[in-house]
Parts: sequence; structure tokens; C-alpha cells
Amino acid sequence: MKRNCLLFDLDGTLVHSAPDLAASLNRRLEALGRTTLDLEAVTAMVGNGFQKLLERALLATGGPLPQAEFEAVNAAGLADYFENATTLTRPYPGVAATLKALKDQGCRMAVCTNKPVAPSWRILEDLGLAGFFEALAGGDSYTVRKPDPGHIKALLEEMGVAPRGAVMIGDSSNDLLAARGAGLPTVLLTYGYCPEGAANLRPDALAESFTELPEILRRLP
Ligand SMILES: O=C(O)COP(=O)(O)O
Ligand SMILES: [Mg+2]
Repeated sequence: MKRNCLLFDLDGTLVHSAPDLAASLNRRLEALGRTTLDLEAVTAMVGNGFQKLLERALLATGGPLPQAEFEAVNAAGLADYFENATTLTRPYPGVAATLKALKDQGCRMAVCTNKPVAPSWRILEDLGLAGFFEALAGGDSYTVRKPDPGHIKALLEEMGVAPRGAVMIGDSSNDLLAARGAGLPTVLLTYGYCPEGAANLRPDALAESFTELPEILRRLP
């Protein structure tokens, strides 16, 4: 494998997290006296962090809140999510075994997610995945985040890896745009949270299952 540094997106790539995001979000909507949203609607809003998820949900259920109230609701939602991030959230099939195989092959692995760092590490720890990763860059790690290529560039810099030695593995246009701008090829998982459909984004490679990754990565230029 030419590129042995693997950057993974979290939500919709390593873990199916939408049910817990929806539960935390709906507890906030209920407290505000708003209608709740079903899993499908919430899934289509995931990918730009909790604050953006809340903003989108408020727009869909009656409109935005005044700034100070929004900030309080966002803080309460994040705290709720941190405490309940792995009630329903689970790795996708084959994730742990495949990460182990890739690590055994000598791959260096890190997570690049728009979710804040604290709940991200907590999810990886609770689900027994944290030990595979030497670094994690969250939505609150830098001043920029996906789709800004700076999110990936800053993480690679911390790891001391050049873009030509790395590949991004994700599920959405945010992953693809950030990777492309940073000079990395992208593999997209087709089962994730991508309203446009992963195939329509024309990534460098598509995977239907996480277990296909070792073979796909071997074939990447
Ligand atoms: O929206 C989020 O919480 C983050 O999503 P990501 O892990 O797919 O970047
Ligand atoms: Mg994702």
C-alpha cells in the first residue's frame, strides 16, 4: 500500500451515530415545545457538527431562536449528547476487525470529524475503537473544519505526514471536498450519511462495506 496513513471520518463511516444524535436533539426540541424529527430527517442534517444540526432542526420546526437562547440550548444539547453518545451508537459491521487488520499491516490511523473532540473520543473509547487511532481532529480542534482542507492539512501536519502518504475515508461531500483540497484521494462508504448519494460525488473509490477497505486501499494509486 503506497499510502499508509489513513484518516477516517467518524459519523456515517466508523459508527452509526444518528440515533443518539436524534435522541439528544429531540430532547431539546421537546423542551422547547417543538415537534420532534424522525431518524431519516435527522440523518439528512448530520455532518457539520451538533451546533449545525441544532440550527437545521430549529429551521425545520418553526425557525431560529434568539442568539442567547440558541447558545444555551446548544450547550445543553451538547452536554446531553456527551452523556448519551453511545446508548444506541454502534460501529458499522466489520469496523473493529478491519481496523485491526490495517493496523497489523503497519497503517497509521487518525480520525478527522466535525463532531467535537470530547464526545468523539468518548464514543471511540466506549466502543473499544480508541486504541487504533494515534490522533483525532474534531470540529473544535482548529479554526476551520471540513469541508475546509485546512482541517486535514493541520491534522497531517501534527502527525508529520505528507499528503501523498495519506488517504481520506469518509461518507460525505464534506470529506471529499476537504480531502481533494488537501491533495488526498478519497474512499467513500456508501452506507453513510450522504443525502446526495456517495456515488454521485465521484470519489476516487467507493466501498459498500468497511471490510472492503484493505483491498481497495491496495489498489489506490
Ligand atoms: O455532524 C457531526 O457531528 C460530525 O460528522 P462527521 O463525523 O461525519 O464529520
Ligand atoms: Mg460522516
